[in-house]
Amino acid sequence: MKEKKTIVLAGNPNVGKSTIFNQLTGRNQHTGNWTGKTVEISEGICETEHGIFRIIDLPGTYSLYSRSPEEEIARNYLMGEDFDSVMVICDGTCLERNLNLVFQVMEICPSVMVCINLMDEAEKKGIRIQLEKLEELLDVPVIGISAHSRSSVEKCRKFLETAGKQKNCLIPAKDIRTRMKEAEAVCRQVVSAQPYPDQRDRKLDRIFTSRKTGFPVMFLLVVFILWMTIFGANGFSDFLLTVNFWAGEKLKIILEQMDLPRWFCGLTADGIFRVTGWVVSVMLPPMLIFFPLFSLLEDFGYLPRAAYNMDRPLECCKACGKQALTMCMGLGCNAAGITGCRIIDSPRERIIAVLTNVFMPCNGRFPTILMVISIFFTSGAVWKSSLIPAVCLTALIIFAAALTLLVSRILSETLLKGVPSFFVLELPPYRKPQIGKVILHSVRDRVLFVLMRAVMAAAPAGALIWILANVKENGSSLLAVCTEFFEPLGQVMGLDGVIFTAFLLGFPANEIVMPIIIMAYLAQGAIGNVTGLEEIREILLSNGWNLQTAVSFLIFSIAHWPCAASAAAVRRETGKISWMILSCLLPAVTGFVLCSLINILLEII
Ligand SMILES: Nc1nc2c(ncn2[C@@H]2O[C@H](COP(=O)(O)OP(=O)(O)OP(=O)(O)O)[C@@H](O)[C@H]2O)c(=O)[nH]1
Ligand SMILES: [Mg+2]
Repeated sequence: MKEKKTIVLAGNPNVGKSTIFNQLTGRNQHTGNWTGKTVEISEGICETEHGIFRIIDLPGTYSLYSRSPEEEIARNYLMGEDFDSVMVICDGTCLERNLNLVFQVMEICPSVMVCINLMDEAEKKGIRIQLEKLEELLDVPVIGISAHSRSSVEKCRKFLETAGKQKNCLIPAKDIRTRMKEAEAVCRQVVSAQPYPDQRDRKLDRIFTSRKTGFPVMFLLVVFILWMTIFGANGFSDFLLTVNFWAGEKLKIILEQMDLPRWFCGLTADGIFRVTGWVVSVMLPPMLIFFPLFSLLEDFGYLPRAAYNMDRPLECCKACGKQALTMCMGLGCNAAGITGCRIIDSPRERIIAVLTNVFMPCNGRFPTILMVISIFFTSGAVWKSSLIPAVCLTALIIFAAALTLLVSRILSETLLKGVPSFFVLELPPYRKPQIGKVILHSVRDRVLFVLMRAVMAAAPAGALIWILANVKENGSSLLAVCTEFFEPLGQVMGLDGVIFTAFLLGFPANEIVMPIIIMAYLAQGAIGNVTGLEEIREILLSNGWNLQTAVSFLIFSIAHWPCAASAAAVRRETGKISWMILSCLLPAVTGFVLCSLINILLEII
C-alpha cells in the first residue's frame, strides 16, 4: 500500500515553484519570468514508486508577514491548512534572501524540506553551494535541482519520499533582523563564491529600460509581434472561413435530407455551426501566433521591464506601477488581467487596476479589430498590407493604454483618492526561453483555453442570434426591431443600430460581435456566403461604413463594457456588485463620449 501525503510548495516569487509543480504533477500551471504569476492555489497529484503525493502550488511570498492578497493566500494556507510537509523552493542564485522564508516556515511547520532550484543559473554565475553542509546547518533535507532538466525531476520525485520522515524541525520564533543575520551566517559557510554582476543583463537593461530607448524599443517590439500576427493570420483565416462555409453548406444538406424540420436545420447549420465556425476561423490563426510570441517575451523576462518603463506615467496618474503587468495580462484576457491585480498590495490601487483593465483590448476583440483595420487601413504590397495594420493596431493599443491612464487618474482624483504606494518590482534575470515548451504550453493552455471559452459562448449565442434574425413580427425580425430601436443612439456615435446591438449581444463574448453585424446586414439569419475579407469589406461598405464608422467602431471596441467573464471577475475580486456596475459604466460612458465627440467634430469639418 502506497503512502499518501500532502506536500506544499512554498517559496519566494519567481523561483520556479510552478515549473516544479508542473513537472511533478503533469499539470499546466502558468509559468513566466516575472514575480507574481501565481495568485491562486493549485493542486495536483504526483505518484512515485512508494507514495502518492498531493502537491499544492502556492503563490510566491517573500515573507510570512507580507500583506498583499496573494502572499496572504500563501501565509493563510501554511498557517491554517492540514498538510504533511512543506517543500520550500529557493533560488540558488540568491540563497541568502530565500533562507529568510525557510526560517520563517520552520518556525511554524514541523516538517520542512528545502529544494534549491535554478542551480544551472547559479553555476553559470559562478556560485557554488555546498548542499550537504547546508543540510547539516539547517537540519532539514536539502536537494539542489534545475527544474528544466529531466534528471532533476526524477531527483525531486525521490526527494518527495523523504517527506515527514525527518525529526520535528520546529525552531523558536525570532525577529526578522536576527533571522537575516542567521541567513547571512549560513550563506557565508555554504556559498563558496559570490556572484559576479551579470554584464549581459546590464547591457540589455540599458536598452530595454533606459529613458531614451525604453519606449521606442517597446513600440518596435509590439509592432513586430502584431506584424507577425497579421502577416501569418490573414491567409489562414480566409482559408478557415472558406472551409467553414463549405462545411456549413454540407451540414445543412445532410440535415435537410434527414427530413428534419426546416427551422431545426437553419438553427443548427446557419446559427450554431456557422457562428461557432466563424469564431474559430477568425480567432485561431492570430492567437496561434500572438500568444506564443507574447509568452516568449514573458519567459525572456521582458514584461517587468515594460512595467518598469510604465512606472513613471502610472505614478503621474497616482496608480501603481505594477498595474502595467496587469494591463499586459489584459491583452491576453481581461478576466485573467483582473484576477492578476492581486499582485497590487494597496486596495485603492488594486481597485483602480481592476476597474480599468477592460480598456486593454483582449484576444476576444483582437480578431474583429484586426479585421476592421485590415479592411479600412490597408493598401499595397503584402508586407505593407500587414505592416500598416500592425502600426495602426499598435497605435490603438497605445490609445487604450492612454485611456487606462486617464481614467485611472480621474478615479484617483475622485472616487479613489490617495497617494501612490511604495512598491518594489523585481527585475528578474533575462532567461533564454525554452522555445519548444513555451510554444507548446501557450498553444495548449492559452490558445485552446481562450478558444474553448469563446466556442462555449459562440454556440448558444449563434442559436440566439439565429432566433432573433429569423423570428418575425409584423414582417420584420426581432433583430431588425432591436437594431431599429438603437439606430438613433448608434447614429449619435457615428455607428448604426446594427453595430450597437451587436456590441450589446456580444456581452457573453466579444468574438461574436462581427458575425452578428454580418447576419443583421445580410438580413438572412445566416452569415451566408462570407468566405473572406473581401466579402466582409463589400458587405460593410454597402451598408454605409466609411472611414469614420471604422474609427468609431475601433474606439467603441476599446471602450464599451466588459464581457460576462470579466464582469464576473470584477465582482469576485472586489466583492461588490457596485464596483462591477461601475466597471461596466466607466468604459461604456467613455466610449459613448469619445465616439460622439469624434462624430460631431467630423460633421463640423
Ligand atoms: N534556467 C532555469 N529557469 C528556470 C528554472 N526553474 C524555473 N525556471 C524559469 O523561471 C521562471 C519562473 O518560473 P515559475 O515556475 O513561474 O516561478 P514561480 O516560483 O511559480 O513564480 P510565482 O508564481 O510568481 O511565485 C520561468 O520562466 C521558468 O521557465 C530552472 O531550474 N532553470
Ligand atoms: Mg507560480
